[in-house]
Order: sequence, then structure tokens, then C-alpha cells
Amino acid sequence: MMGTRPRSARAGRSGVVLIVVVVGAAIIRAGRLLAAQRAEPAHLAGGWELPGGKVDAGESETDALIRECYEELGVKVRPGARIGGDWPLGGGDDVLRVWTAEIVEGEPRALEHLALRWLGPSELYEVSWLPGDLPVIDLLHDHLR
Ligand SMILES: Nc1nc2c([nH]c(=O)n2[C@H]2C[C@H](O)[C@@H](COP(=O)(O)OP(=O)(O)OP(=O)(O)O)O2)c(=O)[nH]1
Repeated sequence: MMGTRPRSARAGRSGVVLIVVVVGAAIIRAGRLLAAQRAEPAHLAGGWELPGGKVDAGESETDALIRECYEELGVKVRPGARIGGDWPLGGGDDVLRVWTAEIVEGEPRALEHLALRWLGPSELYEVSWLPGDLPVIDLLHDHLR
């Protein structure tokens, strides 16, 4: 969530499309999905998301997923299957790319989030997901049943 590392966006001259790739981890355990409540920035605070964040320049997407889960949750994860393709974020060219992920070490803690919740299929829509996440959550709903 935090940091000042260079990003993988293609910045620069006019005509070049800027794309920020955000990776998200669908951590599912015993039929429940791990949801995380954002602490910042102010306009997103309180919204719920999949743990993850922006891919750094030169970093693979799955390495970014592993890094973000360690930074945000204090756990080591192993990425699994990709869930869908590019999920559009916020009306621009930014996209969310989601993988299932298995925790191989540690127990998740909210190191950068306000709260964490393990949501079963009947609880999945009890939290206010960030708008861009809703189509992904619909798809993940099928994985939980
Ligand atoms: N991690 C994550 N971000 C999401 C999801 N859905 C969604 O719209 N976003 C948005 C929120 C943010 O605008 C952006 C991710 O930014 P971030 O702040 O988490 O990224 P980062 O960890 O690399 O942090 P930073 O250095 O830019 O502060 O993507 C989601 O499910 N997970």
C-alpha cells in the first residue's frame, strides 16, 4: 500500500498510454475469502479490497503479489490461478489483475489495513468493496461454493 518505488506505468511523451497494473490476491481458506479494509487515501479509506498493490518497475506481477502480501499481511503466499483478465479500475487505463493465493507461512495481520475479514459465500457482500472489485467478487463467489 505504501512506498515510493518506481512503478511499471509507461510514462512519458504524448500518445503513450499510461497503464498502472494493480495485483490482487484472492486468498481463500476453508471456503472463505480474505478481505482487507483500506486505511488510506481518504477517498478510499473504509472500502474493502483484495490485498495487493501496484507492480514495481522490473518486477513480475506474481512477485509483486508475494511482496504486497508480505508487506500488508505479514504472510508468505504462493500464487495460484489467475482469476479473469484485466479488471478495469476507476475509468482510466489502470487495471486490476487477480490471482488466487495460498498462505504458506504466517497468519494474516492488518499491518497496513484497518481490518481484515474472512468472508464466507453468504457474507461476501456484507462489506463495501471498492467499485472496481465487484465483478471480481462476483466471480470469486463461484469459487467459494
Ligand atoms: N490492492 C488493491 N488495490 C485496489 C483494489 N481495487 C482497487 O480499485 N484498487 C485500487 C486502490 C488503489 O487506487 C490502487 C492500488 O494502490 P495501492 O495504494 O494499494 O498500491 P501500492 O500498495 O503499490 O501503494 P502506493 O505506493 O501507490 O501507495 O488500486 C484491490 O482489490 N486491491
